[in-house]
Amino acid sequence: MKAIRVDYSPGVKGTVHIPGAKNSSLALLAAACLSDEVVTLQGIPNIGDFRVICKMGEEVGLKIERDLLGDVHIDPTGIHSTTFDPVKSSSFRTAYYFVGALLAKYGKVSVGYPGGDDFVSRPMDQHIKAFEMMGATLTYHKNYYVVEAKELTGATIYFDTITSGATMNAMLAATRAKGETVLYNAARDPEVVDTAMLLNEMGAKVTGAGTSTIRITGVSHLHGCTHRVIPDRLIAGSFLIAAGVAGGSITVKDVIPEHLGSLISKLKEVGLEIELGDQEITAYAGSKLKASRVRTAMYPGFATDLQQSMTTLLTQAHGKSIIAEKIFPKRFNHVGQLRKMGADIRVRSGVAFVKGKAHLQGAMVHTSDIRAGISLILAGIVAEGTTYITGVEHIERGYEDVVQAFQSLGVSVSKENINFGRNNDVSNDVM
Ligand SMILES: CC(=O)N[C@H]1[C@@H](OP(=O)(O)OP(=O)(O)OC[C@H]2O[C@@H](n3ccc(=O)[nH]c3=O)[C@H](O)[C@@H]2O)O[C@H](CO)[C@@H](O)[C@@H]1O
Ligand SMILES: C=C(OP(=O)(O)O)C(=O)O
Repeated sequence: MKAIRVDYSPGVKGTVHIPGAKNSSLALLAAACLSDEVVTLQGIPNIGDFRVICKMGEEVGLKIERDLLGDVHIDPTGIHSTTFDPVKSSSFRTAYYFVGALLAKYGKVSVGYPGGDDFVSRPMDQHIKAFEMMGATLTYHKNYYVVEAKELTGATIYFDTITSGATMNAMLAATRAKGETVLYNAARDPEVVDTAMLLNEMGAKVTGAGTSTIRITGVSHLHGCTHRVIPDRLIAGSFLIAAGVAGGSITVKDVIPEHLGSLISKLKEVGLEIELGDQEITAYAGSKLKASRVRTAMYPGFATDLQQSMTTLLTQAHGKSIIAEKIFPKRFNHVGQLRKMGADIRVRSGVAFVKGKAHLQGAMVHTSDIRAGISLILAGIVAEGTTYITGVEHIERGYEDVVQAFQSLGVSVSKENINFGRNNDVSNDVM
């Protein structure tokens, strides 16, 4: 079984170059299919989700090729089918963006139900509402659903809740729909803005992205372009938090500091020193971490995707911290594992109560999602002894080479094949 091994190695120092954002890339790859010509995307990370999209695309005539410079060329002109393999399309979250992107052009898309990280409840009712308001009908089968529309027409859509996924999906569907679409209560995430920018570079007419009202006037033709994906604010954020957990300093380079405003302010409250550059941020650990209150919210609030690493940080703060998870109230997969390592955390009704400072001890732990996995690596750095984290494939959905990145900061970390003995003792081979 694949595992990440982390040995006690506090005191990190170094620089990490931040790759393109996973959550933007997944939308941009689908958005490129709206074009009638080849689109080039720069900075797309070589993560698990990208590799699945390439395989899924290949089966329907969508050509996705990475050149020697790392640029990804998407050629949608050969698409001969819009029936995606349900197994592949269910192995990650955002296959539904291919519905938004292909519906107006092809009139029918069949795809597996959304997979991705499991937080118990991740509804897609707002996606469905948007498609239906634009004139689509949906039919549900055991392992896949089909969305059909003879003609997609613009609509005025009030989202019942702020959702980045449904905002982007509705934007994609509206781009080639007939007439004007207005999205109210839209998400303001940088990934929404990035997607709107690509669409406009392809010839779409989208205004207001980054605010809560987005207007899209449908067009009938879109052309090729070259676009660079924004940096991954969530990867950058977890490395800044790592400096606080492990002690020392970490610089994240090639970032957009404004995208990390709420985290930066929280890290300062907790006692870290933060230095801002033009496209870089350095976090220095303070002498003592202070307990804090965190409440996750949609952008520009504190990101739910940084809650897990923040939980690890707060196990190392002195006093009682409170973390309220407002976006996915059951997103606490990491807590049971941190408790195994000695953390004192109780969860009640979407709120984690963290008592610090905990003396963490290495353990055999498991991650079932990307961000929980990172929070466990951080815990492993300051835990006495050795920590093994299984469920590596979940981390690899969102990180290109997490082991190398932490090694470059001086962390003792490696990827190993581990085998359990009869008495649960572990033997291992470095991979
Ligand atoms: C691939 C991707 O970009 N994933 C991110 C995206 O997920 P995802 O796009 O799935 O998350 P959303 O922004 O849609 O979810 C925000 C909130 O809206 C709710 N909701 C969402 C859709 C819907 O149809 N109905 C509904 O009620 C959700 O339950 C949640 O409470 O944003 C999340 C919130 O920032 C992040 O944690 C994920 O990393
Ligand atoms: C939840 C996440 O991913 P996904 O939405 O792709 O499951 C994430 O990136 O933290």
